[in-house]
Amino acid sequence: RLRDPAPARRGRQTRGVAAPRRGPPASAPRADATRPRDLKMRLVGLTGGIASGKSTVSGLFKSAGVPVVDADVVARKGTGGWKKIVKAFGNGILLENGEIDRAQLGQIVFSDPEKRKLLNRLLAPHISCGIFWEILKLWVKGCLVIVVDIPLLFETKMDRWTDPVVVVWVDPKTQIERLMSRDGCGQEQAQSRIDAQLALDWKKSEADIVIDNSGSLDDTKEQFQEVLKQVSAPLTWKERMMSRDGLLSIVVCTAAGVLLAQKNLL
Ligand SMILES: CC(C)(COP(=O)(O)OP(=O)(O)OC[C@H]1O[C@@H](n2cnc3c(N)ncnc32)[C@H](O)[C@@H]1O)[C@@H](O)C(=O)NCCC(=O)NCCS
Ligand SMILES: Nc1ncnc2c1ncn2[C@@H]1O[C@H](COP(=O)(O)OP(=O)(O)OP(=O)(O)O)[C@@H](O)[C@H]1O
Repeated sequence: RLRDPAPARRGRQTRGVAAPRRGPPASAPRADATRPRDLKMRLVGLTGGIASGKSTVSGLFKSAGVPVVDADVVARKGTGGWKKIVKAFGNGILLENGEIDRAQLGQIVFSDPEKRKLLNRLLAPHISCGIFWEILKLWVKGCLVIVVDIPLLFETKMDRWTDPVVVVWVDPKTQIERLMSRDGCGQEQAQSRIDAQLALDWKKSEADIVIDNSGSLDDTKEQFQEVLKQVSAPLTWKERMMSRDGLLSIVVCTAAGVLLAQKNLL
């Protein structure tokens, strides 16, 4: 494990439901959670362990009309992250179409901790920068609730920028079974991939909201409806201020205040 489990920092969550930190949740999921006229901005961190079901849950957010920013934007063909990978791992890491051969790169970095550290080092600035730009684009559009899907949210310490943090948890047995079945790998290989991350139980203890994806998809969808209510709940003033329209209001009010003050002084 990269880090020993620490005492719960957040520790307020229950299964599928966030702790009520900002008053009661909205009475029903709001399909208009991403419409600009609501004047708000909330960055929801979505994370979990390998094969715990993040993509499944991020798909549910997308279906509900909530924009999702994916950490994978950094390794697309031609980006700075892509160039660094090619420089460090050679042209042999590319597919015919010029994209990174992720299966091959995965094989390399998950079997060699030093190579994984190298990849992390190379990509860290691109990940935060890439995500920042994606968020900025959505912010300019006036999006209110944005989900950032970052597998290594805690490892990269980006959890400090997101609130709430949603952890998709799965029990260890189901996790390894799903991983082996999805990636067609053996138990040892699957376990080494799991061990390359912080323990999922620790992430769970740090979460604001936990989705237990150990059961059926229907069970997960049911929990998701609760989560959608939570993340669409009315925003705090701080969140409102951070929205595009909130900041615009501050700028306009400040400018008006300065003009009035100047007028009074003259
Ligand atoms: C290692 C790569 C090639 C594997 O690609 P692949 O398509 O097979 O898997 P995918 O990207 O869906 O990742 C699967 C899972 O592996 C885990 N994982 C990915 N990168 C890492 C890493 N550097 N260290 C530990 N675990 C990782 C995550 O849980 C992720 O959800 C790919 O994940 C990659 O380029 N990773 C580097 C970028 C990165 O660190 N991404 C996550 C950042 S937040
Ligand atoms: N509730 C569920 N029941 C059965 N299978 C599931 C369930 N949730 C996810 N799966 C399957 O488990 C596998 C892992 O799920 P998913 O790809 O969503 O996880 P992930 O956390 O995004 O994985 P990774 O971190 O490796 O990208 C997939 O094959 C998916 O179809």
